[in-house]
Amino acid sequence: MNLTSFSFPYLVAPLCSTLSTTITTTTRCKSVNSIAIEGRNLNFSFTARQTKDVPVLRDCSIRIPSGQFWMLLGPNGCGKSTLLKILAGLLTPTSGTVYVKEPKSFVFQNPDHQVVMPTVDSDVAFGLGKINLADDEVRSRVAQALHAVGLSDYMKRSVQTLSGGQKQRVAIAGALAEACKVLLLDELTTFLDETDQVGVIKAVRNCLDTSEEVTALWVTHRLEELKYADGAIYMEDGKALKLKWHDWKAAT
Ligand SMILES: Nc1ncnc2c1ncn2[C@@H]1O[C@H](COP(=O)(O)OP(=O)(O)OP(=O)(O)O)[C@@H](O)[C@H]1O
Repeated sequence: MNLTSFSFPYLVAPLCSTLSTTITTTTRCKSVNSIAIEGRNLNFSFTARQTKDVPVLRDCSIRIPSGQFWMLLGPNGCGKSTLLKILAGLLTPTSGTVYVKEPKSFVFQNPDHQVVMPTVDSDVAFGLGKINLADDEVRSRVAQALHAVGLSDYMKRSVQTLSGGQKQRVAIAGALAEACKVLLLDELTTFLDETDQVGVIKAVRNCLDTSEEVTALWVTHRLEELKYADGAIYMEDGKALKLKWHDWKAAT
């Protein structure tokens, strides 16, 4: 199976209908009016000096509607992180085309790699330094972004005192403050305890529920996280597969 000709409601609809009993948000399954992320026929190999090239993506195609929260799942080593890095522009595909709405932001797995400034508000404001904004506008953006990720009360906290999940949420707030349209999130819950895992994924869900503008793609191994998503892509051996919801259990 390949996704080059798939229509996205095919994947969205089964998830929304099947999971409707566990969905608590009110704005799920927003109308689909544009595409935020698209990769077409992507191929990618890591080149190794002494050994043969390692092919990772093989004619991989995905398409994600604007304003939705999608998950990318699949076995270890199938190419999820590589695909995410290509979408982020951190790696260049050997062939194929990529479209991702701008601005976009990549959030890394390790929470300690996310934060660079001493306090929460200064870290969220950090990326705004490159834009010429009035102080009031900076304060307002930082406050709104921290509100979206549920950290309004942490504005003056030292980042050293935050949990891993709180650091991830600060990183997401930084992206939101920069009016980021696409969040590319690479296994954010891997190093987190259960409370932090739920805190981060709910923060992302809340960001999308409160803004029509933001689209998120979340790489994960955790099937239980699917209940927060509007749609999902399953990868295997460098390809994105087209699955109906009832095929998921067999595949994952
Ligand atoms: N820098 C690299 N050099 C060579 N091979 C690499 C490199 N990075 C990743 N790979 C290989 O590419 C393949 C895909 O890796 P990738 O990290 O994209 O998979 P993944 O699906 O995200 O895996 P996981 O779920 O374990 O994080 C793996 O076989 C991996 O060993």
